[in-house]
Amino acid sequence: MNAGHEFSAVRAALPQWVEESRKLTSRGNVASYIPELAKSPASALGIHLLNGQGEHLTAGECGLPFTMQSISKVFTLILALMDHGEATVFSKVGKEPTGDDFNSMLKLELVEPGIPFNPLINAGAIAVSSLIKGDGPEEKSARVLSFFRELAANDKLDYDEAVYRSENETGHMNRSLAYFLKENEVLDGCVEEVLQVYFRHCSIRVTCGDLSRMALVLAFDGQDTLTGKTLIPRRFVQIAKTFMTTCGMYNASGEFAISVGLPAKSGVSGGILTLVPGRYGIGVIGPALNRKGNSVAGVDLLEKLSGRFDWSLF
Ligand SMILES: NC(=O)CC[C@H](N)C(=O)O
Repeated sequence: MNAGHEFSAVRAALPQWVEESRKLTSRGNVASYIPELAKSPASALGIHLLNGQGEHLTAGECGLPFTMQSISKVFTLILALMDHGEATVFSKVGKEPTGDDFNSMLKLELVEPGIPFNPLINAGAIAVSSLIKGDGPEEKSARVLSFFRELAANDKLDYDEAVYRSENETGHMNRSLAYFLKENEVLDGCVEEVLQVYFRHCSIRVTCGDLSRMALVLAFDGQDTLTGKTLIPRRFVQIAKTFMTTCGMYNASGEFAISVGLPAKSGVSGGILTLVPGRYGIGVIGPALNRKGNSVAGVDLLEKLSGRFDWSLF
């Protein structure tokens, strides 16, 4: 199918598929371990798909704002790589999937040296947050926010203060991971300051449109095709997409690779950022999560799209 035909076919199919997938939201639950996230609308489902010419398709509640949560980890990894290069980053964090829950401590104690398995689990992303350059947590967070604004081409991106506070007050598991990393000399500096940077980037508020624009940069190897600017070196996009494929959907990444076959990253807010290389950036929101912590309806919708239009990379 040529690109124009496919775009029209996606346009024609999307509204009905969103309504079909939405039915699955009753089988999931919104995250409540960050109390503020429990207020998310459980039956929402929205999608925004953007191509390299800037044409977009939307369906469902695509304008719903939500926090990036774990999706942000892809881009803080990229910023840390741009700040320090591969050798330094991969001295603090590994390259392998865990098969465990995203906030698990288990493997930190089982391996030598006790560095986190990969940058997309919480322990790994906290280690990455400690690598962001800047004079103190405010400056580091400001650098992250301005990088995200540039990628999303949206100067208005900002924090959801209520979600930030909610996670900061209740993030005991992340605190224990961070202190463990400090003990293992993976984290430099003050643990509370590193956590501030981590909780801040998780709380950046976006819509599906913002995610699709950020994903489009990855789909085109670091180029913003709409401005002609190179925003990320190709090598770092390659690293990010590899982690998204092997670890991006937590311990359901293998299943997702089989059923959808695209690099993707999900967050506990119910967002999913994914891309079809050289073609589309895609943002999805569906706050009701399955048992592995991924948007139950969002995954179903992506399965429909990838299956019908043969998007799997494999
Ligand atoms: N899976 C997620 O989206 C986790 C991010 C969340 N901020 C946490 O640390 O628990």
